Amino acid sequence: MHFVKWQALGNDFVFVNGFKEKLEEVTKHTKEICDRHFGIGADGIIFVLPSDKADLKMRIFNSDGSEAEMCGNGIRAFAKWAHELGLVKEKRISVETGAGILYPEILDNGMVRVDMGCPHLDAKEIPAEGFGEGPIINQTLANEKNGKSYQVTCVSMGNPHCVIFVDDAEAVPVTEEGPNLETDPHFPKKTNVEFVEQLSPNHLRMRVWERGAGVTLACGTGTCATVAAAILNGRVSGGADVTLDGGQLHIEWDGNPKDHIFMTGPAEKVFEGDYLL
Ligand SMILES: N[C@H](CCC[C@H](N)C(=O)O)C(=O)O
Repeated sequence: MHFVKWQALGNDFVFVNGFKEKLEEVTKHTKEICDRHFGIGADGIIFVLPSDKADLKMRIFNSDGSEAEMCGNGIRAFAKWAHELGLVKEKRISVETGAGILYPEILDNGMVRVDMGCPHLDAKEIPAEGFGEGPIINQTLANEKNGKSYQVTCVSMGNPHCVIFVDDAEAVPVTEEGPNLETDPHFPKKTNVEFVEQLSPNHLRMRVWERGAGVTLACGTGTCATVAAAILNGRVSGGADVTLDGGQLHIEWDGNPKDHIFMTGPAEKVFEGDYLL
């Protein structure tokens, strides 16, 4: 299988051209392909595929083999690779994803600005149970596994996010708290988990435990969910810069759930090769 390795703020993916490789053949081996010792090593696999609704279709599989609805870091690399392959000519393209049709645009400075669509806030859309109807903003979640309670704000960007504001992000034991919350029964489809410290009025620090991938250096959808949660909690207005382990993303949102969130950040190709299936 020919592949190209891309990374976006250290969130790294094996990209596969779905016009040339059989998706089912590849996804059977997702875990071993993503293994950082026995395989190529990545947070997941992303396929470029034909679409009858948009220029192209993106499908993303986490390193544990589970398929996710969307990947914010991945769609930035997706746009650059699709352009490089000559599959698209325009700098702004439409991509069919599990979060709907989204629009990444390659900027002159090599960054990519993505129209990420609207955040989804209703409990049913996360999906999240046990919080009642409507949005989940700064509500208490009692985690049965560790007996701890958290103040959570939940946002879906097509995929579920549980955002928790903390006084000191560096002090959070993410590898302990993350998996407990990822698999908490309040989230029937599990959830990504973001721990967020506010550094200044429009600057946040976020660390993430990703559903199906564990600790990653950055999460694009999680960063959008983080800023949406900060705005919904009156901590931020208009958008913010977010510092992740792997670098910085810029997010814009006016706080109206009917309006789209925009994310701007980098994506770089690392190497390409052939993997023996
Ligand atoms: N682990 C995520 C998918 C990858 C999202 C993340 N890498 C991003 O950049 O948005 C999930 O299962 O919802």
